[in-house]
Amino acid sequence: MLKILRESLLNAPIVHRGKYHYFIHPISDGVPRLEPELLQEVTDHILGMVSRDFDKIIAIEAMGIPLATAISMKTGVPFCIIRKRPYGLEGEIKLSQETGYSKGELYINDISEGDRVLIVDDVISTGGTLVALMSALKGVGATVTDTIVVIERGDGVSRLKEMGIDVKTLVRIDVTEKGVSIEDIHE
Ligand SMILES: O=P(O)(O)OC[C@H]1O[C@H](OP(=O)(O)OP(=O)(O)O)[C@H](O)[C@@H]1O
Ligand SMILES: Nc1nc2[nH]cnc2c(=O)[nH]1
Repeated sequence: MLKILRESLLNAPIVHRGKYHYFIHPISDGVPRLEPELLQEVTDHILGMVSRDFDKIIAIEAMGIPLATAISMKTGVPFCIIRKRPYGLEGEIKLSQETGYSKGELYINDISEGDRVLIVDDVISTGGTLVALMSALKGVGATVTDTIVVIERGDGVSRLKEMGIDVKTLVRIDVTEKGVSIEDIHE
């Protein structure tokens, strides 16, 4: 169904970051407010799409966090946040994140060999974030049971598919200066 997700995306405002048409949405920005019914709808749908054999949930700061929190509460599985600042803990892994409009560093803590992790995020655009994350997790020896992203735009999903990385998404959108259109939505 994803009725609320569909409606809210079609009404999402657009701002221009350079040439990049950036849509603003509660799931991807926490702006406008994120109504619990939307979070419920999206996380219930995610749980219907993934296998349950994960023992950690991984969220990328910032907007992966509400999704991971809701999934953690529903499943009782803990979640780790990949942060944008270092902690300097033993074993901390640093990786660089490049998206369609920003560059930065990401830091992984408390993921170790043998962990079975569910990766959840709000948006995939170029796929740059997930490409970096996947190689870092492989390096640690963690197993990714599913990678699920709510909103897909751009060629990131097909780029990762070519690399043998399967990313599941709930909705594929197109963004122009006129606004958001829905290309495909998971039923
Ligand atoms: O597919 P990509 O081109 O890598 O873009 C996707 C990334 O962009 C956003 O992160 P960002 O850090 O920009 O925003 P956030 O802190 O609001 O999550 C989003 O949360 C994804 O992590
Ligand atoms: N909210 C939001 N997050 C993004 N992450 C990558 N592209 C976008 C975008 O257009 N909007």
